[in-house]
Amino acid sequence: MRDFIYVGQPQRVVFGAGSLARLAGEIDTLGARRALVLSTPEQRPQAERVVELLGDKAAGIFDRAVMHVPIETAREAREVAQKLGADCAVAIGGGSTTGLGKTIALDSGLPIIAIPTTYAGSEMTPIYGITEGGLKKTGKDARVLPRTVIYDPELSRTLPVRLSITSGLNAIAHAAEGLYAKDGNPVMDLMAAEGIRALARALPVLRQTPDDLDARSDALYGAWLCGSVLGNVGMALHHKLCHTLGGSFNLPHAEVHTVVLPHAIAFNASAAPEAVRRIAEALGSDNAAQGLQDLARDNGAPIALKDIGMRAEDLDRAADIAVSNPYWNPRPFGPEQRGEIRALLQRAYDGAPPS
Ligand SMILES: NC(=O)C1=CN([C@@H]2O[C@H](COP(=O)(O)OP(=O)(O)OC[C@H]3O[C@@H](n4cnc5c(N)ncnc54)[C@H](O)[C@@H]3O)[C@@H](O)[C@H]2O)C=CC1
Ligand SMILES: O=C(O)/C=C\C(=O)CC(=O)O
Repeated sequence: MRDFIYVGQPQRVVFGAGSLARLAGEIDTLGARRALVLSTPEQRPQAERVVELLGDKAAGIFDRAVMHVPIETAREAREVAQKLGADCAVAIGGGSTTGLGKTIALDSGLPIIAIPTTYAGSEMTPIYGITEGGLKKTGKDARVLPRTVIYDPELSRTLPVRLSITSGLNAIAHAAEGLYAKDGNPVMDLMAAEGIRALARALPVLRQTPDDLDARSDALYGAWLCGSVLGNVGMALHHKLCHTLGGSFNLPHAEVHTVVLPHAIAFNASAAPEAVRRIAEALGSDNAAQGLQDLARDNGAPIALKDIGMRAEDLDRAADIAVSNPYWNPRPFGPEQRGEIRALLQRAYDGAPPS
Protein backbone atom coordinates (compact mmCIF):
# COMPACT_ATOMS: atom_id res chain seq x y z
CA MET A 1 0.00 0.00 0.00
CA ARG A 2 1.33 3.46 -0.87
CA ASP A 3 2.35 5.71 2.03
CA PHE A 4 4.52 8.74 1.29
CA ILE A 5 5.17 12.47 1.60
CA TYR A 6 6.15 14.44 -1.50
CA VAL A 7 7.43 18.03 -1.33
CA GLY A 8 8.07 19.87 -4.63
CA GLN A 9 11.21 22.02 -4.83
CA PRO A 10 10.78 25.65 -5.93
CA GLN A 11 13.07 25.78 -8.98
CA ARG A 12 12.82 26.95 -12.56
CA VAL A 13 14.46 24.62 -15.11
CA VAL A 14 15.26 25.69 -18.67
CA PHE A 15 16.49 22.83 -20.87
CA GLY A 16 17.67 22.77 -24.48
CA ALA A 17 20.60 23.13 -26.86
CA GLY A 18 21.52 26.81 -27.10
CA SER A 19 19.58 27.74 -23.95
CA LEU A 20 22.60 29.64 -22.58
CA ALA A 21 21.35 32.47 -24.79
CA ARG A 22 18.35 32.77 -22.44
CA LEU A 23 20.48 33.64 -19.42
CA ALA A 24 19.95 37.43 -19.50
CA GLY A 25 16.18 36.93 -19.63
CA GLU A 26 16.38 34.50 -16.72
CA ILE A 27 18.25 37.11 -14.65
CA ASP A 28 15.39 39.54 -15.39
CA THR A 29 12.83 36.91 -14.39
CA LEU A 30 14.62 36.59 -11.05
CA GLY A 31 14.37 40.35 -10.59
CA ALA A 32 18.17 40.65 -10.42
CA ARG A 33 20.43 43.15 -12.24
CA ARG A 34 24.11 42.26 -11.77
CA ALA A 35 25.54 38.75 -11.76
CA LEU A 36 28.88 37.53 -10.41
CA VAL A 37 29.95 34.71 -12.73
CA LEU A 38 31.60 31.71 -11.00
CA SER A 39 33.83 29.09 -12.64
CA THR A 40 36.90 26.94 -12.13
CA PRO A 41 40.18 28.31 -13.51
CA GLU A 42 39.91 25.73 -16.35
CA GLN A 43 36.46 26.98 -17.35
CA ARG A 44 37.31 30.69 -17.34
CA PRO A 45 36.77 30.88 -21.13
CA GLN A 46 33.16 29.73 -20.63
CA ALA A 47 32.76 32.31 -17.84
CA GLU A 48 34.09 35.01 -20.19
CA ARG A 49 31.57 33.96 -22.80
CA VAL A 50 28.82 34.41 -20.20
CA VAL A 51 30.10 37.88 -19.34
CA GLU A 52 30.07 38.80 -23.02
CA LEU A 53 26.48 37.57 -23.32
CA LEU A 54 25.38 39.52 -20.25
CA GLY A 55 26.96 42.89 -21.06
CA ASP A 56 26.14 45.36 -18.26
CA LYS A 57 24.29 42.64 -16.32
CA ALA A 58 27.71 41.09 -15.51
CA ALA A 59 29.38 42.29 -12.30
CA GLY A 60 32.59 40.26 -12.87
CA ILE A 61 34.14 36.79 -12.71
CA PHE A 62 35.37 34.74 -9.76
CA ASP A 63 37.25 31.82 -11.31
CA ARG A 64 38.72 29.99 -8.33
CA ALA A 65 36.15 27.21 -7.73
CA VAL A 66 37.76 23.91 -6.67
CA MET A 67 36.46 20.55 -5.50
CA HIS A 68 34.91 20.30 -1.99
CA VAL A 69 34.70 24.11 -1.47
CA PRO A 70 37.44 25.20 0.95
CA ILE A 71 35.94 27.72 3.39
CA GLU A 72 38.63 30.28 2.51
CA THR A 73 37.52 30.23 -1.16
CA ALA A 74 33.87 30.57 -0.16
CA ARG A 75 34.69 33.62 2.03
CA GLU A 76 36.74 35.21 -0.72
CA ALA A 77 33.96 34.73 -3.29
CA ARG A 78 31.39 36.20 -0.89
CA GLU A 79 33.58 39.29 -0.38
CA VAL A 80 34.07 39.71 -4.13
CA ALA A 81 30.29 39.48 -4.69
CA GLN A 82 29.73 42.17 -2.08
CA LYS A 83 32.48 44.46 -3.38
CA LEU A 84 31.16 44.25 -6.94
CA GLY A 85 27.57 44.88 -5.86
CA ALA A 86 26.33 41.58 -7.31
CA ASP A 87 22.70 40.71 -6.57
CA CYS A 88 22.88 37.18 -8.00
CA ALA A 89 25.53 34.63 -9.00
CA VAL A 90 25.77 32.52 -12.13
CA ALA A 91 27.65 29.24 -11.57
CA ILE A 92 28.84 27.77 -14.88
CA GLY A 93 30.55 24.40 -14.40
CA GLY A 94 30.32 21.12 -12.55
CA GLY A 95 29.52 20.30 -8.93
CA SER A 96 32.54 22.24 -7.65
CA THR A 97 31.35 25.53 -9.14
CA THR A 98 27.73 24.95 -8.17
CA GLY A 99 28.99 24.07 -4.68
CA LEU A 100 30.83 27.39 -4.45
CA GLY A 101 27.64 29.22 -5.44
CA LYS A 102 25.76 27.34 -2.74
CA THR A 103 28.14 28.41 0.02
CA ILE A 104 27.77 32.05 -1.07
CA ALA A 105 23.98 31.64 -0.92
CA LEU A 106 24.13 29.96 2.50
CA ASP A 107 25.25 33.13 4.28
CA SER A 108 24.18 35.91 1.95
CA GLY A 109 20.91 34.59 0.49
CA LEU A 110 22.21 35.65 -2.96
CA PRO A 111 20.10 33.81 -5.59
CA ILE A 112 22.05 31.34 -7.72
CA ILE A 113 21.53 30.49 -11.38
CA ALA A 114 23.28 27.20 -12.13
CA ILE A 115 24.48 26.23 -15.59
CA PRO A 116 25.74 22.65 -15.16
CA THR A 117 28.42 21.33 -17.50
CA THR A 118 28.87 17.90 -15.85
CA TYR A 119 26.30 15.32 -14.71
CA ALA A 120 26.92 15.62 -10.93
CA GLY A 121 23.38 16.87 -10.23
CA SER A 122 24.25 19.36 -7.47
CA GLU A 123 22.17 22.07 -9.17
CA MET A 124 18.96 20.23 -8.19
CA THR A 125 19.76 19.71 -4.51
CA PRO A 126 19.66 21.76 -1.29
CA ILE A 127 22.80 19.84 -0.19
CA TYR A 128 26.04 21.75 0.30
CA GLY A 129 29.57 20.69 1.21
CA ILE A 130 32.30 22.82 2.73
CA THR A 131 35.85 21.98 3.82
CA GLU A 132 37.45 23.58 6.86
CA GLY A 133 40.77 22.60 8.42
CA GLY A 134 40.97 19.56 6.13
CA LEU A 135 37.54 18.27 7.24
CA LYS A 136 34.58 18.23 4.86
CA LYS A 137 31.12 18.68 6.28
CA THR A 138 27.85 18.48 4.39
CA GLY A 139 24.47 19.94 5.23
CA LYS A 140 21.03 20.62 3.80
CA ASP A 141 19.53 24.09 3.59
CA ALA A 142 16.77 25.41 1.34
CA ARG A 143 18.71 28.69 0.87
CA VAL A 144 21.40 26.98 -1.23
CA LEU A 145 19.03 25.47 -3.81
CA PRO A 146 19.72 27.24 -7.12
CA ARG A 147 16.64 29.28 -8.11
CA THR A 148 17.11 28.72 -11.83
CA VAL A 149 18.93 25.97 -13.70
CA ILE A 150 19.86 26.28 -17.36
CA TYR A 151 20.73 22.95 -18.98
CA ASP A 152 22.46 23.53 -22.30
CA PRO A 153 23.88 20.26 -23.73
CA GLU A 154 26.16 22.28 -26.05
CA LEU A 155 28.24 23.21 -22.98
CA SER A 156 28.98 19.60 -22.02
CA ARG A 157 30.42 18.72 -25.44
CA THR A 158 33.89 19.62 -24.16
CA LEU A 159 33.64 17.44 -21.04
CA PRO A 160 36.45 14.85 -21.36
CA VAL A 161 35.19 11.32 -22.11
CA ARG A 162 36.45 9.75 -18.87
CA LEU A 163 34.74 12.44 -16.77
CA SER A 164 31.59 12.14 -18.89
CA ILE A 165 31.35 8.44 -17.98
CA THR A 166 32.26 8.79 -14.29
CA SER A 167 30.09 11.87 -13.82
CA GLY A 168 27.20 9.99 -15.45
CA LEU A 169 27.71 7.19 -12.92
CA ASN A 170 27.76 9.78 -10.11
CA ALA A 171 24.28 10.78 -11.32
CA ILE A 172 23.11 7.17 -11.57
CA ALA A 173 24.23 6.67 -7.95
CA HIS A 174 21.77 9.38 -6.81
CA ALA A 175 18.90 7.61 -8.56
CA ALA A 176 19.94 4.12 -7.43
CA GLU A 177 19.99 5.14 -3.76
CA GLY A 178 16.80 7.14 -4.26
CA LEU A 179 15.00 3.94 -5.21
CA TYR A 180 15.56 2.52 -1.72
CA ALA A 181 15.56 5.76 0.29
CA LYS A 182 13.47 5.66 3.46
CA ASP A 183 11.71 8.88 2.40
CA GLY A 184 11.23 7.85 -1.24
CA ASN A 185 8.01 8.45 -3.13
CA PRO A 186 6.44 7.33 -6.43
CA VAL A 187 7.39 10.52 -8.32
CA MET A 188 11.05 10.10 -7.40
CA ASP A 189 10.91 6.38 -8.31
CA LEU A 190 9.72 7.29 -11.81
CA MET A 191 12.37 9.97 -12.19
CA ALA A 192 15.08 7.64 -10.87
CA ALA A 193 14.28 4.82 -13.29
CA GLU A 194 14.01 7.20 -16.26
CA GLY A 195 17.25 8.96 -15.24
CA ILE A 196 19.17 5.66 -15.09
CA ARG A 197 17.70 4.59 -18.45
CA ALA A 198 18.71 7.87 -20.13
CA LEU A 199 22.28 7.75 -18.82
CA ALA A 200 22.76 4.03 -19.52
CA ARG A 201 21.71 4.77 -23.12
CA ALA A 202 23.85 7.90 -23.50
CA LEU A 203 27.18 6.91 -21.93
CA PRO A 204 28.22 4.22 -24.47
CA VAL A 205 27.43 6.66 -27.28
CA LEU A 206 29.51 9.39 -25.64
CA ARG A 207 32.42 6.97 -25.26
CA GLN A 208 32.46 6.55 -29.04
CA THR A 209 31.37 10.05 -30.13
CA PRO A 210 31.85 12.59 -27.33
CA ASP A 211 30.56 15.37 -29.56
CA ASP A 212 27.16 13.74 -30.23
CA LEU A 213 24.65 16.42 -29.24
CA ASP A 214 21.70 14.01 -28.94
CA ALA A 215 23.66 11.82 -26.52
CA ARG A 216 24.85 14.91 -24.60
CA SER A 217 21.22 15.99 -24.35
CA ASP A 218 20.13 12.52 -23.18
CA ALA A 219 22.89 12.44 -20.55
CA LEU A 220 22.04 15.91 -19.24
CA TYR A 221 18.34 14.98 -19.13
CA GLY A 222 19.34 11.92 -17.06
CA ALA A 223 21.49 14.10 -14.80
CA TRP A 224 18.55 16.47 -14.21
CA LEU A 225 16.30 13.55 -13.22
CA CYS A 226 18.90 11.86 -11.00
CA GLY A 227 19.91 15.17 -9.37
CA SER A 228 16.24 15.86 -8.63
CA VAL A 229 16.00 12.51 -6.87
CA LEU A 230 19.03 13.34 -4.70
CA GLY A 231 17.47 16.71 -3.91
CA ASN A 232 14.24 15.16 -2.71
CA VAL A 233 15.20 12.05 -0.75
CA GLY A 234 17.91 10.91 1.65
CA MET A 235 21.29 9.38 0.88
CA ALA A 236 22.40 5.94 2.16
CA LEU A 237 25.42 3.59 2.35
CA HIS A 238 26.84 4.38 -1.09
CA HIS A 239 26.98 8.14 -0.56
CA LYS A 240 28.37 7.65 2.96
CA LEU A 241 31.24 5.53 1.62
CA CYS A 242 31.96 8.06 -1.16
CA HIS A 243 31.93 11.01 1.24
CA THR A 244 34.32 9.12 3.52
CA LEU A 245 36.69 8.21 0.69
CA GLY A 246 36.49 11.61 -1.03
CA GLY A 247 36.51 13.75 2.11
CA SER A 248 39.13 11.93 4.21
CA PHE A 249 41.37 10.44 1.50
CA ASN A 250 40.99 13.11 -1.18
CA LEU A 251 39.94 10.74 -3.98
CA PRO A 252 38.32 12.19 -7.13
CA HIS A 253 34.57 12.51 -6.56
CA ALA A 254 33.01 11.06 -9.73
CA GLU A 255 35.54 8.22 -9.94
CA VAL A 256 34.91 7.15 -6.34
CA HIS A 257 31.18 7.00 -7.08
CA THR A 258 31.87 4.91 -10.18
CA VAL A 259 33.99 2.35 -8.34
CA VAL A 260 31.93 2.02 -5.15
CA LEU A 261 28.38 1.95 -6.58
CA PRO A 262 28.28 -1.72 -7.75
CA HIS A 263 29.53 -2.87 -4.34
CA ALA A 264 27.06 -0.75 -2.37
CA ILE A 265 24.18 -2.01 -4.51
CA ALA A 266 25.32 -5.64 -4.03
CA PHE A 267 25.47 -5.04 -0.26
CA ASN A 268 21.88 -3.75 -0.26
CA ALA A 269 20.42 -6.24 -2.75
CA SER A 270 18.89 -8.59 -0.18
CA ALA A 271 17.40 -5.73 1.89
CA ALA A 272 15.93 -3.75 -1.03
CA PRO A 273 15.09 -6.34 -3.73
CA GLU A 274 12.41 -4.27 -5.51
CA ALA A 275 14.68 -1.20 -5.81
CA VAL A 276 17.52 -3.35 -7.09
CA ARG A 277 15.21 -5.03 -9.60
CA ARG A 278 14.22 -1.59 -10.91
CA ILE A 279 17.87 -0.51 -11.23
CA ALA A 280 18.65 -3.67 -13.24
CA GLU A 281 15.61 -3.13 -15.46
CA ALA A 282 16.59 0.50 -16.15
CA LEU A 283 20.14 -0.62 -17.00
CA GLY A 284 18.84 -3.38 -19.29
CA SER A 285 20.79 -5.94 -17.23
CA ASP A 286 19.75 -9.03 -15.29
CA ASN A 287 21.98 -8.03 -12.34
CA ALA A 288 22.02 -4.43 -11.10
CA ALA A 289 25.41 -4.48 -9.36
CA GLN A 290 27.22 -6.30 -12.16
CA GLY A 291 25.40 -4.15 -14.75
CA LEU A 292 26.79 -1.02 -13.09
CA GLN A 293 30.34 -2.36 -13.01
CA ASP A 294 30.04 -3.41 -16.66
CA LEU A 295 28.74 0.04 -17.63
CA ALA A 296 31.85 1.57 -16.06
CA ARG A 297 34.44 -0.95 -17.30
CA ASP A 298 33.04 -1.29 -20.83
CA ASN A 299 33.25 2.48 -21.23
CA GLY A 300 36.80 2.89 -20.00
CA ALA A 301 36.06 4.09 -16.46
CA PRO A 302 37.99 2.82 -13.42
CA ILE A 303 36.51 -0.05 -11.37
CA ALA A 304 39.15 -0.30 -8.60
CA LEU A 305 40.00 2.10 -5.76
CA LYS A 306 43.66 1.11 -6.10
CA ASP A 307 43.64 2.69 -9.56
CA ILE A 308 42.31 6.08 -8.41
CA GLY A 309 44.75 6.86 -5.59
CA MET A 310 43.49 4.85 -2.59
CA ARG A 311 46.20 3.28 -0.42
CA ALA A 312 45.67 -0.27 0.91
CA GLU A 313 46.87 0.81 4.36
CA ASP A 314 44.01 3.34 4.59
CA LEU A 315 41.19 0.79 4.10
CA ASP A 316 40.90 0.02 7.83
CA ARG A 317 40.57 3.69 8.73
CA ALA A 318 38.01 4.21 5.93
CA ALA A 319 35.89 1.36 7.33
CA ASP A 320 36.15 2.83 10.85
CA ILE A 321 35.04 6.29 9.68
CA ALA A 322 32.18 4.96 7.52
CA VAL A 323 30.59 2.89 10.29
CA SER A 324 31.15 5.43 13.10
CA ASN A 325 28.39 7.79 11.95
CA PRO A 326 26.30 5.86 9.40
CA TYR A 327 23.52 7.26 7.20
CA TRP A 328 20.19 5.39 7.24
CA ASN A 329 20.42 2.34 4.94
CA PRO A 330 18.02 -0.51 4.11
CA ARG A 331 20.64 -2.89 5.55
CA PRO A 332 22.25 -1.46 8.71
CA PHE A 333 25.99 -0.72 8.57
CA GLY A 334 26.98 0.54 12.01
CA PRO A 335 29.97 -0.56 14.15
CA GLU A 336 28.56 -4.13 14.35
CA GLN A 337 28.84 -4.49 10.57
CA ARG A 338 32.37 -3.07 10.44
CA GLY A 339 33.77 -6.40 9.14
CA GLU A 340 31.31 -6.50 6.24
CA ILE A 341 32.03 -2.88 5.28
CA ARG A 342 35.78 -3.55 5.45
CA ALA A 343 35.25 -6.54 3.11
CA LEU A 344 33.18 -4.37 0.74
CA LEU A 345 35.97 -1.78 0.64
CA GLN A 346 38.52 -4.51 -0.08
CA ARG A 347 36.50 -5.70 -3.09
CA ALA A 348 36.18 -2.12 -4.30
CA TYR A 349 39.91 -1.61 -3.78
CA ASP A 350 40.75 -4.72 -5.82
CA GLY A 351 38.17 -4.09 -8.54
CA ALA A 352 36.61 -7.49 -7.79
CA PRO A 353 33.14 -8.38 -9.06
CA PRO A 354 30.43 -7.06 -6.70
CA SER A 355 28.98 -9.71 -4.40
N1 LIG B 1 25.78 18.95 -3.17
C1 LIG B 1 25.41 18.11 -4.10
O1 LIG B 1 24.23 17.82 -4.27
C2 LIG B 1 26.47 17.48 -4.95
C3 LIG B 1 27.75 17.95 -4.84
N2 LIG B 1 28.75 17.44 -5.61
C4 LIG B 1 30.10 17.98 -5.43
O2 LIG B 1 30.60 18.40 -6.70
C5 LIG B 1 32.02 18.22 -6.77
C6 LIG B 1 32.37 17.38 -7.98
O3 LIG B 1 31.78 17.94 -9.14
P1 LIG B 1 32.04 17.34 -10.58
O4 LIG B 1 30.96 17.87 -11.42
O5 LIG B 1 32.25 15.88 -10.51
O6 LIG B 1 33.45 17.92 -11.01
P2 LIG B 1 34.05 19.42 -11.05
O7 LIG B 1 32.99 20.44 -10.98
O8 LIG B 1 35.12 19.47 -10.01
O9 LIG B 1 34.70 19.43 -12.49
C7 LIG B 1 35.84 18.62 -12.75
C8 LIG B 1 36.74 19.29 -13.78
O10 LIG B 1 36.08 19.28 -15.05
C9 LIG B 1 36.03 20.60 -15.58
N3 LIG B 1 34.83 20.68 -16.40
C10 LIG B 1 33.54 20.69 -15.98
N4 LIG B 1 32.70 20.76 -17.02
C11 LIG B 1 33.46 20.81 -18.13
C12 LIG B 1 33.18 20.88 -19.52
N5 LIG B 1 31.92 20.87 -19.98
N6 LIG B 1 34.21 20.91 -20.38
C13 LIG B 1 35.49 20.85 -19.93
N7 LIG B 1 35.83 20.78 -18.63
C14 LIG B 1 34.82 20.76 -17.73
C15 LIG B 1 36.03 21.50 -14.37
O11 LIG B 1 36.42 22.80 -14.69
C16 LIG B 1 37.01 20.77 -13.46
O12 LIG B 1 38.33 21.07 -13.83
C17 LIG B 1 32.42 17.55 -5.46
O13 LIG B 1 32.92 18.52 -4.59
C18 LIG B 1 31.11 16.97 -4.93
O14 LIG B 1 31.11 16.84 -3.54
C19 LIG B 1 28.50 16.44 -6.54
C20 LIG B 1 27.24 15.94 -6.67
C21 LIG B 1 26.10 16.42 -5.90
O1 LIG C 1 28.14 12.54 -3.26
C1 LIG C 1 27.42 13.25 -3.98
O2 LIG C 1 27.51 13.19 -5.22
C2 LIG C 1 26.39 14.10 -3.36
C3 LIG C 1 26.60 15.04 -2.39
C4 LIG C 1 27.86 15.72 -2.18
O3 LIG C 1 28.82 15.54 -2.89
C5 LIG C 1 27.90 16.69 -1.06
C6 LIG C 1 28.74 17.91 -1.35
O4 LIG C 1 28.21 18.91 -1.86
O5 LIG C 1 29.93 17.92 -1.05
